Amino acid sequence: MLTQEEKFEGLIEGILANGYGVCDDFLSLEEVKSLSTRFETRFDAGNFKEAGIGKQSEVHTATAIRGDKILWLESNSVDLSERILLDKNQAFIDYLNQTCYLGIIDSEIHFAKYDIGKFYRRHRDTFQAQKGRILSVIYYLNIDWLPENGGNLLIYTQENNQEKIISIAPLAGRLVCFESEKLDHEVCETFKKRLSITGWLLNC
Ligand SMILES: O=C(O)CCC(=O)C(=O)O
Ligand SMILES: [Fe+2]
Repeated sequence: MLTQEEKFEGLIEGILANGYGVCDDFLSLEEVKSLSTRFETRFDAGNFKEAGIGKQSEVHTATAIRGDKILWLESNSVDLSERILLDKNQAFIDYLNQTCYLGIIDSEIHFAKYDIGKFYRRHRDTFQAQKGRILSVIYYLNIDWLPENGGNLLIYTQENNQEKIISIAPLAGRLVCFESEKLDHEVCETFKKRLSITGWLLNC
């Protein structure tokens, strides 16, 4: 079992070498279960809305591009399970700032639910004036996820001037982190309800 610091180091090594890092068991099964319960409670309360694309000021939904429903987290949430996530995310930010001098001053984080048949087409997270996003972080909450459930994250990288596609399953406890400005990515159509928490680490 890796220490938290070793997990951070592994993620950073991946980012420096390839632009992205993957860490399994970043969240424990207990943490995943607690967050999923909280997620479903808030979803059932009708708090989620269709995700949009574009600037904050002119967000419009675009189901041909993305089909997830989202709920932004409050950074000062006092809910115990939300705090687990927020505090771990903050510990990663502190480590990144101390070791890589990234100057991250804030983050924005939302729950995301993809129902069966939903996807998010190829995109970049800094499209259309999304200022200050340095790193994208995605925490997955899908227990017993199978290859036939689809819903993989595809990351498009370059190797020897050729496009290379990395396919990552949204497994419970896994954290994926990548440079928001540099990497195109997409969420493949999912054949089972897919839960995740997506965040952006901001330098302004
Ligand atoms: O859930 C994922 O795997 C990626 C989500 C994503 O790309 C986004 O919300 O911008
Ligand atoms: Fe994205």
